[in-house]
Amino acid sequence: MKFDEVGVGHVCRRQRKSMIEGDKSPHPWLTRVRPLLSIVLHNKSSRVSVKASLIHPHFEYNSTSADPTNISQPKTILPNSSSGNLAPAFGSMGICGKRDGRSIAQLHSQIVKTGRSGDTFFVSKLSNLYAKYAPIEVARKVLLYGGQVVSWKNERREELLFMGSKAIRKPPKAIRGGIPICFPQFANFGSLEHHGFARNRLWSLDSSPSPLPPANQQSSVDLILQVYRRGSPKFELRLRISLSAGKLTLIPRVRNTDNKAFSFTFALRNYLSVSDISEVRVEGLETLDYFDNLLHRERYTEQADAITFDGEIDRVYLSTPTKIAIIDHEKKRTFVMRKEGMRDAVVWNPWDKKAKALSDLGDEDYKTMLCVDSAAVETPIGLKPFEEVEGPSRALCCIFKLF
Ligand SMILES: O=P(O)(O)OC[C@H]1O[C@H](O)[C@H](O)[C@@H](O)[C@@H]1O
Repeated sequence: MKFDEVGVGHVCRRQRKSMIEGDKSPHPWLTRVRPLLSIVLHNKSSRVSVKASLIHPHFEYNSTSADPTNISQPKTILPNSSSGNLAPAFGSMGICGKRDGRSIAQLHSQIVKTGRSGDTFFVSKLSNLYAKYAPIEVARKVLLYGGQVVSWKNERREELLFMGSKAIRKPPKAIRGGIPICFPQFANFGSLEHHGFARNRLWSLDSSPSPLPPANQQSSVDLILQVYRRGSPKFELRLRISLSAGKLTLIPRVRNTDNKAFSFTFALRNYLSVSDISEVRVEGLETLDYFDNLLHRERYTEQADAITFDGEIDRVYLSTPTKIAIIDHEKKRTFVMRKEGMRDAVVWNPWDKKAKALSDLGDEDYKTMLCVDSAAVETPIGLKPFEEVEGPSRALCCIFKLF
C-alpha cells in the first residue's frame, strides 16, 4: 500500500479515482480533502504516538495509535455527526507503508532523537519543500529548500521577517525573503557563484543533530546540507533553527569532510520586516570600518552616530560588536541581533532603482525591508581536514530578540 501525497489516506485517492471513473456525478468536494499526519512525542524514552487527521468541511477523521510501528490497519472513516446529509462514509484510511523511503519505524527513531516531549510533528503537504517531520511550530516556517527560515512571528502573530511580494518559491532560484544562507561564499568574495550555493540546494532533516542542548521554550529543527561533489569542497553544513514568539536562534555548524583544508565566507542574510525604511535606525555599527560594495569595496569609516536610510546601501561592517540593534520607530519595535563567531555584519537595502531591476522584488518592497546580516566576510573561516566549527568556544550563533 502506498501513502497518499501527504502521508495518509491511501483510500482517499483510490476512492477519488473510482468516483471519477465510475460515477457520473463525481463528488467535487472529495478533491478538497486535506489529510494530514501529525506525530506527537509523549516521552523521549518511550514510543511516540501517531495521530492521523482528515479534515474536510463536512467530516473529520482522527485516529491515534500509541505504537507507530504497528499501525498498518486501515480504519474506517465515518462521517462526522454534524455533517448533515452530504458526507457518506467512503472507505478507509491507514498509516502504513513508506514515505520518502522511510518506514514509520525509521520516522519514529528520527523523532525520538530530535524531539522534545510534547512536540507535535507535522508531515507537510509540500513535504519536499518544507521541513517535514519537524515540530509543528517550525515545520511550516522553515524550508528544506535552502535551509531557509521564511516566517517568524511575535506574540500578536505579526510577521517579523520580510518576504518579497514577487518572491518565487520555485527552484533553482533562492527565495527573496526570510533568512537565506550565503555559503560557502558571501557575494563575490571568492571564485564560487554569487552568495554560494547552500541557499539553492535541498537540505535534509539532520539525523545526528548538534549535541548542544535544545533552546529553552523554543521549538527546534535541525537541518543538514551535505556536499560531496567532485571538484568542489566537501563539507557538512548543519543548522539548528529554534523559534518562539519574539525569539529566533540560528546555530550553524560546519564540518570539513575532506582531507584538504577548507575555508569559507558566510552570511545569514536576515531580511527583517520594517514599517518604513526611512524611520529605521541601526545602532552598534558607529565608528566602525566597512567595505562599501557600491564603491568597489573600498574601505571607509562610519561617521554617523547610528545608521539611517535614505538611499541604496550595501556595506560589510568589519569586526562588529556582538550586539546590534535595529530600531523601528513607527512600529515601536527593536530587533536585537546577538551573534558569535561571525565578526562582520552586512547592511543591505536595494532602494528604488535596484528594486525595480530585481524581478523577484516588488517596486515598493524596499520600503518595508532591511537586511542586517551576521557574517564572516573579511577573514574567511578556515577548517583543517575533517575539522569542525562547533560550540561552545568556536560556535557560530545568531540570536534575534524582539523588544
Ligand atoms: O540578489 P541576491 O543574489 O540575493 O543579492 C543581493 C545583494 O546582496 C549583497 O549585499 C551584494 O553585495 C549585492 O551585490 C547583491 O545585490
